[in-house]
Amino acid sequence: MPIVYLSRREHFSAAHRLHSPKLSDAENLAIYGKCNHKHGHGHNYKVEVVVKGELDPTTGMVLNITELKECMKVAIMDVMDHKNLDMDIEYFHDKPSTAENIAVFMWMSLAKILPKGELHEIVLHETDNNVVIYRGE
Ligand SMILES: Nc1nc2c(c(=O)[nH]1)N=C([C@H](O)[C@H](O)COP(=O)(O)OP(=O)(O)OP(=O)(O)O)CN2
Ligand SMILES: [Zn+2]
Repeated sequence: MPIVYLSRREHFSAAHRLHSPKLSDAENLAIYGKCNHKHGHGHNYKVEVVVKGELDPTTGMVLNITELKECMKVAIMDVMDHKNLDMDIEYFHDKPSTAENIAVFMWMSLAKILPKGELHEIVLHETDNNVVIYRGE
């Protein structure tokens, strides 16, 4: 059967502050600069999830996009949209909410609930200019 890549995009808004508990306040400021400001800041994130799988000859689908949408709702939207990533998500209590760490968190959350196909790639746009790609490696 042909192997096809299926992708869906979602947008969400969230607040965060870049801060590592492993570093001193001075080191945090030196590394993260304005992104370490105590009041934090927000982003309108865009996330693209790519699933790889065999094309089912009967359904003509790798995975029903409706199911992918529901998985992204449960693993990403319900957890992150209009949230403070550092305070509201336990995963970020001990690590900085960089786009890299957010993409890894999304991967772990999605991989647990995807019904079909295999997670291939997560592309997270933190801003129009700042983009992270994670392939589970
Ligand atoms: N490796 C990383 N570096 C930085 C991250 C990150 O997640 N990973 N994040 C930030 C800040 O949170 C934020 O994204 C920086 O925003 P800013 O510099 O304002 O980004 P813009 O694209 O809006 O800025 P332009 O100057 O207009 O490109 C910092 N570093
Ligand atoms: Zn930021």
